[in-house]
Amino acid sequence: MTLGFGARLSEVFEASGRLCVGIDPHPYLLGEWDLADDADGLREFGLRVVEATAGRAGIVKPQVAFFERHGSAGYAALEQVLAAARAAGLVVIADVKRGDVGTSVEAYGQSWLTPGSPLESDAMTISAFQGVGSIEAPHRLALATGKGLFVLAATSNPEAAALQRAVLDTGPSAGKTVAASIVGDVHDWNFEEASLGSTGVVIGATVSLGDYGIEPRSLTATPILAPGFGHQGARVADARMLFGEASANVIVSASRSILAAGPSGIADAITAQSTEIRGAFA
Ligand SMILES: O=C(O)c1cc(=O)[nH]c(=O)n1[C@@H]1O[C@H](COP(=O)(O)O)[C@@H](O)[C@H]1O
Repeated sequence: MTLGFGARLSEVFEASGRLCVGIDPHPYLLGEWDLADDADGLREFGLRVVEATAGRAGIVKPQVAFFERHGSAGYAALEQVLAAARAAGLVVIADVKRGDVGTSVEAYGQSWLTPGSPLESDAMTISAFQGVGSIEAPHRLALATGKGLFVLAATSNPEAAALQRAVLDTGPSAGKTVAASIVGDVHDWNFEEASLGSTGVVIGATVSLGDYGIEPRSLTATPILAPGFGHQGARVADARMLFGEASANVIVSASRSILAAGPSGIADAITAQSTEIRGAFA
């Protein structure tokens, strides 16, 4: 039987910790790394981050937008980075933030989650702002293939608050915020799995759960991808307080604050960040 994504994630937490190293090849970082802002530069950058992460952390999250800037050559580079990361045994979360309805979103799911597909990853970020029911097809595919989804719920960017804290006035989640209703629907999916669920949510470490009406106990079966640490201001030391009884499920995601260490310093930066996280979650 295929191991569910949540069960695999629990094993990775145990063996390698909860740090997720973001692979975000910003043009300015490529310059600092002495690499060109072209497909070859991105490939080299991604492969070096994978090499530095293997053995020091368990999860990477390539930001697909930077690869997409270079069209098909960028995608070819991304395919190599994804394959190298998976071959190194890392959990790969493709940060694609896709979302649509029906057969369109089903095709997005197939692109990133089908075993053997060129862009195969272990999980993808996805938007359910067209309704959580709209992502049912990728959800079914993920469960069947041992893959995962991370559904945007309370994102780290400040301009999202007005929309994601808005209160629903219709449907079974009436009275809840948009973010809390997504968290609740995902919880219902995960509750049916024996282990940690395979559908995660994205909750920025820059937000306060209470402001979004999200109860930590509604997250106890759900992996939480938490970006916002480092460059966006959230502190690892505060993470346990932020997520309360759901802390055990938190993936601490950081990109620029680690990548800024450059090619010669990144391995030490990953080790230092992992050590800080282990201390903060002990
Ligand atoms: O889904 C994400 O990873 C994500 C969600 C969110 O709410 N906020 C957020 O910053 N992200 C991503 O996380 C990464 C954050 O990068 P740093 O701020 O450099 O650590 C970027 O790739 C963002 O696109």
